[in-house]
Amino acid sequence: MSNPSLTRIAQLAATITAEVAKIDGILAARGLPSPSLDEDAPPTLPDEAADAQDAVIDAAAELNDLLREPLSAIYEHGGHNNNVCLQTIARFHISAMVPAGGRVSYADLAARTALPEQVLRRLLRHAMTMHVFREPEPGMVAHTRASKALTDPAMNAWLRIGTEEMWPAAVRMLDALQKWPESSEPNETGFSLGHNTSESIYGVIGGGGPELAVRFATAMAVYASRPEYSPAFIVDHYDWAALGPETRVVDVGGAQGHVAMALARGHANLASVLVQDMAVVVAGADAGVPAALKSRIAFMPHDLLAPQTVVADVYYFRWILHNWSDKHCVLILRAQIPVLKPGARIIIQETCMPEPGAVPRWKEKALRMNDINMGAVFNARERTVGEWRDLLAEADPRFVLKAVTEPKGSALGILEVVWNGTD
Ligand SMILES: C[S@@+](CC[C@H](N)C(=O)[O-])C[C@H]1O[C@@H](n2cnc3c(N)ncnc32)[C@H](O)[C@@H]1O
Repeated sequence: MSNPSLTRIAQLAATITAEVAKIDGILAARGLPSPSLDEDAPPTLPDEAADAQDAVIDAAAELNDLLREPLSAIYEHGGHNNNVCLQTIARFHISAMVPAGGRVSYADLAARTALPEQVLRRLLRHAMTMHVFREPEPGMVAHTRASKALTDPAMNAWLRIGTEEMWPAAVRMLDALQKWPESSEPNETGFSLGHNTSESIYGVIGGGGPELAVRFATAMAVYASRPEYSPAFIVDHYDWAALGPETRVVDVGGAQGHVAMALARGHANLASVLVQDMAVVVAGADAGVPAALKSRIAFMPHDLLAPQTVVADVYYFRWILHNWSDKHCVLILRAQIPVLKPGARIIIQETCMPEPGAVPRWKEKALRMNDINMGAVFNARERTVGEWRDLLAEADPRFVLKAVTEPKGSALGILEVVWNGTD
């Protein structure tokens, strides 16, 4: 409870002091280190600290805005050149060039990237203002926690998709909206203009060869590795056991099976989890399935807009429909109908957009960033529970939204839809 006799900035400072003390207490009780930017620091706080973390981040962000001139705050929030540095780091995989626990000179990095040393130095020094790399002595580059994370090729692929594929789409989103007002098409987007193509992003990935497809699938797996997108939420917060023995699941748009594997590992009653995705994505995905799961995980090239051909008990759509406009979501849902048995489940795991101010502001901002990203790249959007309900009703009134679960800590809600049709 904030003290009304204090000024707003003093209230915020008091919140920060009190909530930081809670975080320190939780960490001390568990024998965990205090957060640090050091390259070997653990990246996340325990779940128990989540409420205090929310309070501190929101208070610190408001304090930052209050203590800045409005134009300087807007300029920083715009941050349009932050991505140049991040793109450079990702394209050349500069993190992998910096030794763990060591340092490397700007001159060395310039030689290995073939970029002019003075330009590279400026780009990396700008990244350092975001705590990506540090300069422990003049002319030398060393890791921070963030740059070290990017040494993982998967993390670098994630940053590369963000800066090479998504960023140009954002830059041209408004132009696309003016060129194609009201369009529902995935190839009339900021992405199409930004990449000078008449294809959708998936058309580009499908035709772009295995390197781009794998990079995209890898980036998706990295998203899933962030705590709030953990596959554990669908493993633990949906009652799979209630579906009975020998349950067959189709993971529609399941990429290279990272969630399917977690499901099969977590629930022995799932007799099979069939991963459907674009041919270029599922090609060779078998190789990533551990021997113990091989008999229960399979992959199949399938266009999710084409009629479903596999009879199953559950059709699981994780993070698929937010990539499509309402028009296409309706087509995708209707494409499942030919094989649906009465009582079959459609499980949709997607963001349920909050009303403004309903969740901590930094989390709301992350969700709204995703929403705009969906608009720029796909002409799609994130939806509230009411919008999900309307979408299902538009696709077919026999899709009955039975339950919505929003596990604490998860960025994605779980919508259980039951097919109320007859044989
Ligand atoms: C945002 S990713 C989600 C992947 C995975 N379900 C997850 O939660 O991490 C969307 C997936 O849809 C797949 N996809 C896009 N268009 C498709 C199509 N026409 N047919 C089949 N899969 C498609 C992509 O290849 C990608 O794997």
